[in-house]
Amino acid sequence: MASGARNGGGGLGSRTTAKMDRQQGSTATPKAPAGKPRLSAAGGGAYRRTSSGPLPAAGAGGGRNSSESGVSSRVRVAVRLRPRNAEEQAADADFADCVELQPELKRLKLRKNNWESDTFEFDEVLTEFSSQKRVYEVVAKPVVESVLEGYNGTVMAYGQTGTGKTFTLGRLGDEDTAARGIMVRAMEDILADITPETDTVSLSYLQQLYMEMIQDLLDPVNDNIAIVEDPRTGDVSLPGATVVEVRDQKSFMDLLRIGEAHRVAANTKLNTESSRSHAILMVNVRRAVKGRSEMNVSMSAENGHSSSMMDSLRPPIVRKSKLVVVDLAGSERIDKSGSEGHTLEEAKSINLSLSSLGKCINALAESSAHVPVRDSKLTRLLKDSFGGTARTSLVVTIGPSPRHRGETTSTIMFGQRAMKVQNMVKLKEEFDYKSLCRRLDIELDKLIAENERQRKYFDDEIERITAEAQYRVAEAEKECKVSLENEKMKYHQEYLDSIKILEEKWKVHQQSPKKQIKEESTSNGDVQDLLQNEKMLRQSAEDESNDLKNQLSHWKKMEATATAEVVRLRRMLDTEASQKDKLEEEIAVLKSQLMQLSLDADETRMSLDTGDGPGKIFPGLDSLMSHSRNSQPREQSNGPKAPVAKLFEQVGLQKILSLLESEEPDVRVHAVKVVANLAAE
Ligand SMILES: Nc1ncnc2c1ncn2[C@@H]1O[C@H](COP(=O)(O)OP(=O)(O)OP(=O)(O)O)[C@@H](O)[C@H]1O
Repeated sequence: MASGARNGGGGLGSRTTAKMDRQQGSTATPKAPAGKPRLSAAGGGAYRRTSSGPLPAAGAGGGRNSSESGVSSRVRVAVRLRPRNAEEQAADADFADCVELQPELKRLKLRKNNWESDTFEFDEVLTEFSSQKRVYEVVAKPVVESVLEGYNGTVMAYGQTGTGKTFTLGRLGDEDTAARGIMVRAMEDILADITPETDTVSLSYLQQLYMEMIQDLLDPVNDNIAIVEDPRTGDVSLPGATVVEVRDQKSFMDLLRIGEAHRVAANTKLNTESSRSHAILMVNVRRAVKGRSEMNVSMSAENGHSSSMMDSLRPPIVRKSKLVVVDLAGSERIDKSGSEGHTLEEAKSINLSLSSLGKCINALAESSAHVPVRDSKLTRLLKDSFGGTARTSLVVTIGPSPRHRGETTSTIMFGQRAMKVQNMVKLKEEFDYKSLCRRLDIELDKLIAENERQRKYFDDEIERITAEAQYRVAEAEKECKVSLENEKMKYHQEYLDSIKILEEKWKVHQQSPKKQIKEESTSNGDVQDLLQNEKMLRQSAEDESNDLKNQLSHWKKMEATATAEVVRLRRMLDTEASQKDKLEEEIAVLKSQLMQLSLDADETRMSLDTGDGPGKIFPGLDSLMSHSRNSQPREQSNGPKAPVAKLFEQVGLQKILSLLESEEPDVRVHAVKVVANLAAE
């Protein structure tokens, strides 16, 4: 609640909001969703839409609107008359109603007596025959449509107890859908209009109880919820209240039922049938703005970034709006309601918040400099609804009985004053950094997954290439080995063949002089040629032979080296074997010594048991012990025992024997050494 149009409609004080407050174009034409005709109340301008045309481009500075002001929108007030109830029909049978309605003129006549009456004009006059549907359409529907467009909205019922506030707002219409109240119908319209994939609707349901306590109707244990005011934006919130996301009408109806049950329970506890509390339903609507907003365009242009880069970093835009439906407690005077004791205190407390609401509305209606918003929690909660940025619709409910003329008059006057309050409705858009963050998180996850997938692919590829290379190297080695072997065989065979040829040639050569003498007579020239030929053959045979001899000597050298290595290794093996034999012999000797020692020890123990003393029974040990004593002359006879004796006592013979038989050669050698040392001691 704020000081109306004078302070720009931004509620109390100026608003330095980071939100994207948008001024409605004053010349804009009303916008209605395709296929959904928007309602405009007939005559008098009641509920005439003033806004929601295309939005002007955002000003510089990160999308903040340069204008903080909104469009002036007066609080709309309808009056609704309840039909006579059974009691009134009996008691007031002889009297006329205290009011006369002229709905077509939107006028109400309040009879002073049979001759005189005062006439009041309202934005809408709803007779006792008005249907719930009509009441919703003239009182709440324009506000709901406004909320769906991104403006805050308030629908409130004010009136004396029993005049039909809850009937108007909160009827569930379980038995008869025609009886559904404003809350149910508003939620039906909201859920029908939103896009479930991008938009969310959530609600809180509260009541303000005795002593200014705010109770959560969805979790009644939580009965002292604090009101928090954003110092920057002036926005009021109830962070302690349960907020439930609503996806369908059924879940909403269930929540309303729960809330109603808790409200009735609280009122019953206060020993009253009427509502002693103000019930407040808060519906938060969060809608994604589709298409490319001018805010983003200006942002990318200012920063000079390419549009593709900006696209991925561009935060989506959301419109956040709130519909507040308030079912006020009965406004009757304390003296008339007959309250006493505890109920009186409670009534005073409730009246305090109602009277402070009245004072605020008076101040706003009279454009007073001070609006006492902080006087009660109710007025703090409704700060935005009167003189703030919300589109507000008030229905004042009255009864026909002349016996309640006073209350009816004060209700009518309250409505008249409220009609003078001007709000400055403003559209609120925000960059949806949360959803950008979520989007970037998803993007990041995708990139990480892709990166991991690629890394795994590369690792697998490297592994595959390595295995393939290893296989190829092994194959090449194998092939090389085979071809080397073949070459060797071939050369060896060639060597053998050459030797053979040479031998044959040699034989031929040995026989050739006799042949030559025989043939000398036939041709001297042939002989010369043959000789020359023979010489060349011999030379080449000699060369080949030398070559093969070299090869042979090379192979022999290699064979000799290998043989020498084998001999050396054999020698080492022999040395190792002889050392092993020696050690085994030593072990055998030591084993037998140990056996002897253990026998001696047993005997000594037996003799000690029989009192013969170690010297008699176990001379071996005795000698060892005496040897031990001799080697350590400084040790006293009653000092520490000799190591051998200690060994028997501490380690035990079986353990030493098991160590000597260990499979580990090192353990065996150590055991032997230890025993040998001990034996030496
Ligand atoms: N327009 C109407 N048509 C028929 N019955 C009505 C109408 N308005 C109220 N009633 C009936 O009058 C009774 C009182 O109504 P309701 O409880 O809504 O009053 P209220 O103003 O909310 O009272 P309170 O302040 O005590 O909560 C109910 O039985 C309700 O059904």
